[in-house]
Formats: sequence, structure tokens, C-alpha cells
Amino acid sequence: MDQPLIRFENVYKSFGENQVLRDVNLSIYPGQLTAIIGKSGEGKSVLLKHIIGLIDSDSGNILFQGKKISKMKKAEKRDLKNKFSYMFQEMALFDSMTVFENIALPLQEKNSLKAPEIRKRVLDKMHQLDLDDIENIYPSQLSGGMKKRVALARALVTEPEIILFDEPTTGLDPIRKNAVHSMISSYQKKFGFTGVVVSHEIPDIFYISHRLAMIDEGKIIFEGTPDEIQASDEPVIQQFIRGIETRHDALTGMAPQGQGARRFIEEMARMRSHQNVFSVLILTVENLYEINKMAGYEAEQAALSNFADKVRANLRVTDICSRLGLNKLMIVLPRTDKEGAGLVCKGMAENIKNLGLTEVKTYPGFCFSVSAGIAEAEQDKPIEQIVAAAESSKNVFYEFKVC
Ligand SMILES: Nc1ncnc2c1ncn2[C@@H]1O[C@H](COP(=O)(O)OP(=O)(O)OP(=O)(O)O)[C@@H](O)[C@H]1O
Repeated sequence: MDQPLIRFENVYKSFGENQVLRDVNLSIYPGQLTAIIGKSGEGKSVLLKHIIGLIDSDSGNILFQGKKISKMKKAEKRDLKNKFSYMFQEMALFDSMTVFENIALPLQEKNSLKAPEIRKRVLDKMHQLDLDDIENIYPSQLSGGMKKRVALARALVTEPEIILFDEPTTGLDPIRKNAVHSMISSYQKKFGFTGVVVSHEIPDIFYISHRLAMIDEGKIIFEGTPDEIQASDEPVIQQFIRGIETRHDALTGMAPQGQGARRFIEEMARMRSHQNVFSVLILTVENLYEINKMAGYEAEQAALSNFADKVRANLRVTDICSRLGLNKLMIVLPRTDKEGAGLVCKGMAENIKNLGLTEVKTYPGFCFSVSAGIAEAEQDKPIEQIVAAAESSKNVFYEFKVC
């Protein structure tokens, strides 16, 4: 793995008697989205504010590319500050300013750019984020999801290396929440910035993060990938995740990823004790991005939600549906071999095709493509290997085309 871009070493912070950070050690890697999770009041925002010097530690070090920030000269600190942008709740859009003026603000504050150059950069960014033609509108005239997009445009306009997000989806409904996550993830891929996201959205945040850090009682008690945290058998971690995650993924109505994995393990146990066969079906919506291009992030998420409803309605009661990622669903088919799974999948494809996906149909000439891969479980083979086998299986590939 690369050298960390930002590293916390033995960082302590108290406010009076209230010891918030106790020996925090944490690495943030370049070009990745790292989520900071943990119970309320554990110090997630305080941690984030240390990164940009809004709060100073009592002891310990914060390093940027291996260099202690506290030892940097004034000019170096200024350069460093210019590499950052934020999307913080308390830095919401200014209602008295137009969308254009809001997005232009960081350029006016940070750079000595002339007005035509600022105009060009703001309009370019608005275009890249599908915000054309709203430059003279005021934030109060925008929907919640649109405001978040404008806030993201403001964070991106300086082309920052690092963006810090403090609970970017608070107060949004499931479709808008997932739309904001999808937007952060796709722009992170497009622009390659390093993102740090403080979030309460579990499991949704797992679908977009490369790494996660969990803070508990002032310490980082976990650092690793979303799969690793969900597989962790540390009681504190499991209690936290199971306590916060909903029974059903709010967008798809399916079980969240962690629950899907636990049901897989139960099926594996049945295979061991009763020699029951079972199969795994992975459905991937291949062209979410195109839906987004045509109709925006919210339409993309609405289409996914609608598709998941149709899948659920077309499965047997014993089948276990869960969400596997931003655009993936996993279905465990108990007592079903690969051939049987192929038939289930084919039947579902036919039914869904006939039902149609109403949200997507309104865009003429558009095809909603979903690929399906099937793998039969093998005793004691871990879930990752079976999912990978299903995803790469070429002999069972279907496309649900709703044109
Ligand atoms: N500037 C400050 N002065 C005094 N206490 C503070 C300050 N900022 C944060 N705190 C305290 O630090 C603790 C951690 O706060 P923080 O906002 O980081 O929690 P959090 O994990 O982000 O919580 P939440 O998930 O509810 O947003 C809280 O007890 C809070 O009251």
C-alpha cells in the first residue's frame, strides 16, 4: 500500500475535563475514500477538524506526506490548506447568494484569479456536475439533493487534493442519500481526490468507501476495508454495526450487505450438516452511470430501487436477497443447484422484462442492462470466492433489457 497521505500519531485532545481523543493513530491513503464511523459524540468531527487545523491537538502528531504539520513553516501550512476543501454542515450554502456566487466563493477567497477566469472555472465545474442553467438561482429554490450537488461543486471548484465531508447526507431521504453517495463516489473516481467522510450511514457508506476507521472511546479501534469490518467478530464493532444498520436497506428493501453475508454463512453451515446445495446469484446493474447521465443521480437511484422491488417480487420466499454494493444485489438461493439457479434467473428476467421499469421507460431508446452471474456454493469456500466466481461466470449471463 502507498505511504499514507495523512497520518495521526498518538494524538490526544481534551476540552476541559472531557477527554475526546486518546492516543489516536490513523492513516489516510491517497486517492481513496476513507469513512470515519462511530457512536455519536465519540469525536469524529473533532478528528476531522484536526486534519485542517481547525482544532489543535494537545499532544501527538499529524503528518502530511510524512512531514509533521506542526513543524511546517507558515508558507507550507498555507500551501497545505489550499490542497483541502470541505463539505461541512455548518458551512451550508449562503441563501443570500446565487448558486454561481456560492460556488465562486472559494476561488475568490483562495486565489488571485481575475473575474473571467473565475467565471470559466465555475461554469466548467457546474457543467461537469450537471448543474447547467441554474447559476442565477438562489439555494432556497433548490431541492435538498440539488443543494448537496451545489455544495459539492463549491468543494470541487478549487480542484482540491483532499475533500473532507462531515455527514454529507444528514436529513435526506433514502433515494437522495444514495444519490449523494453515488455522486461522491463517481466524482472521486473522476477527479481522483482523497476523501474523508464522517458518516452515520451504515451500511450505505460501506458501498462507497475504500477504507473505514471506527472510533470508540477516543481511540481508533478498527482500520480496514468494508468487507473486513463486516466480517470482524470484535464484539464492540459487531454491536455497533448491528445496532445501527437497519433490518432492510432503505433503498432496495433488501437485507444490508452484512446480514446477507451472515445468511450465507448459515446456508454454508446447513451444507456442512445436511449436504444441502445452494447457489449464489449476483445481479449487477451495468449502466447506472448512463441513467445518471440521462436523468441525474436521483433517477439513477430510483431506477435501482424500482429494479430491486421487481427482483424481490419475482423470487421464491426462501431466497435471501441482500445489497452487495452500489449497483449490485446478491441473492442466496437455498436448496438450488446451478442449473436450478439458472432457471430461477431466467424466469425472473422474463417477468421483469414484461413488467418494465417505469422510471427508465420514459427515456426513449434507453436500455436498462443487468448482468447476472451464478455460482454453486462449495463446502467451506468463503463468500468472497463464491461471489467472485458468480461475477466472472460467463456461461450464465443474462441481460434484462427494458427498452
Ligand atoms: N469546540 C469544542 N469545545 C468543547 N467541546 C467540544 C468542541 N467540539 C467538540 N466538543 C466535544 O467533543 C465531543 C466529540 O464531539 P464530535 O462533534 O467530534 O462528536 P461526533 O462523533 O462527531 O458526534 P456526532 O456523530 O453526534 O456528530 C463531544 O463531547 C463534544 O461536546
